[in-house]
Amino acid sequence: MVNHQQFEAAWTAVKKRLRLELGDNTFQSWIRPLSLLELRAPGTVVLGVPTSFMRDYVRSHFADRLTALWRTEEPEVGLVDFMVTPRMAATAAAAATAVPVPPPAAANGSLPLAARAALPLAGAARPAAAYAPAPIGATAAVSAAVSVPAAAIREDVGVGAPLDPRFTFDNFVVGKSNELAHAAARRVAEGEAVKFNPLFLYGGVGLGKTHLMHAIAWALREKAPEKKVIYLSAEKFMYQFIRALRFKDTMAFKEQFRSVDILMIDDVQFISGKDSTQEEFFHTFNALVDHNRQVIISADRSPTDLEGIEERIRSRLGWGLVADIHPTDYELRLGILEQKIEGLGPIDVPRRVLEFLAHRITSNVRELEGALNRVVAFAELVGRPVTIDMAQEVLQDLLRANDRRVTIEEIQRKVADYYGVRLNDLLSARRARVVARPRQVAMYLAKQLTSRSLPEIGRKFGGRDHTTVIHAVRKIEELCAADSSFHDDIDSLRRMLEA
Ligand SMILES: Nc1ncnc2c1ncn2[C@@H]1O[C@H](COP(=O)(O)OP(=O)(O)OP(=O)(O)O)[C@@H](O)[C@H]1O
Repeated sequence: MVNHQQFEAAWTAVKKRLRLELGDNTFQSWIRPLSLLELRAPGTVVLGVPTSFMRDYVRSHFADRLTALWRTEEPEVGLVDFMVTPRMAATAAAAATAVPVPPPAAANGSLPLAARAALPLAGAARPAAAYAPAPIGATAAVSAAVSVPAAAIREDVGVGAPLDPRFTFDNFVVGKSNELAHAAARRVAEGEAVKFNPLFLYGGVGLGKTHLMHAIAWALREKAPEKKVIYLSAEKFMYQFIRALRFKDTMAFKEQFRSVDILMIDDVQFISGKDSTQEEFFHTFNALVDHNRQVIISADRSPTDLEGIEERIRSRLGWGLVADIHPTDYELRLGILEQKIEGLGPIDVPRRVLEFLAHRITSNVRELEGALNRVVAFAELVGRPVTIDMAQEVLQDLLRANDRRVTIEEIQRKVADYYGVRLNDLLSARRARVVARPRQVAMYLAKQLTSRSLPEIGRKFGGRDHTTVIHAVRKIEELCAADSSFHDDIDSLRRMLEA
């Protein structure tokens, strides 16, 4: 077990590495406000974050890297978790009030966190002073009427979430996989008549959905500053709705959303299963569309594949333009690396290293960008030139993870081989136990080893329903728990697939 001093020293080392990898702006905005809280058994480091928005952002963007770096320092660390700490929120809030924020058009680098937290999206033409956390519409009444700690109010101030100044159209590289989504986003950003409503952008993790939404917002601020634009995550929408319910202030909540010209909700899959939030979301959505206001939604899957969201909502979400962002191809990855390298200072990264990265880091753009940052940070830190060998050494974990991506088709083939059944039978409607059990195993492994959704997996198994996949997953879990030799079979299949 590490002692307190070691623990603090490890945290300092982790931060130092991250500062080099992420650059000063990103570090100041997202990592510096974190505080070390505790090492909880078994091996979980708990970090304090000032706001829940920040917790969500840091968790989705930096948690993997934080965990990996912690592990390098303290091998017993298996997980990094985050906890919102009100004391820090109060500090962040105080800072937010104090820091004047420059007009967004002038923002080239990242804004300090406190300033960003204070940046409401609506009304770009306001004077600078108005960028202090001024509540939109009736939110002021909410704040005055209820007695909650200042920090809690502050976090809610401004319905929208802050925008990342790096996420503009200028910084977005267009390729085959994202050209439709990009063209649609550009069209919406013209701010003229609403052509398709909603615009539904979907695609896998880290492929640029948030980037495009922020780019629309930045562009609109310049072209149509009179328009009221709100961007926020579905989680934040949910949080605000629940808060309004708790404080019996749903009228104000409705008002602030229904008076916008353009509403963007990111990662809408997160409202799945939350019935009352879904209902409110649906009403807000309908009210805006009926009044010809533009709604833009993003999700990690298509409207029809949104599990846990009511059918009427799913179908309504698909009424406008549904634009998917496909996984990147080699050319696009190379183009993105070339564009990102421009912002990384004077360090020389030979083209063949960029080509190597574009070939090998295929999972998503966020990882690709992270890989480039790591290589450059390492080169700067140890004063070595950037070479393919060095990139291989620095990115061992990432390269291994990218090599290990398993497809559903591979799983089906391997499972069919293992149990000696024909692939066609595995995908057929046959219910005989000799085929049905291997089919369930393959569905289970598909759920475990790929990022495919349940409906997608169902479709790959002869067009079955997602409930069949859920049933298969549960069945295999039960069998694994009850029968150790069955468990060993599944384990060896998993190892073969991951090898
Ligand atoms: N075409 C692109 N050109 C330049 N940068 C890109 C492109 N696509 C993605 N990125 C970058 O990749 C990173 C991840 O993108 P983003 O956060 O928009 O992904 P996302 O699809 O919203 O992911 P998530 O599902 O996790 O929310 C960002 O830094 C973004 O700038």
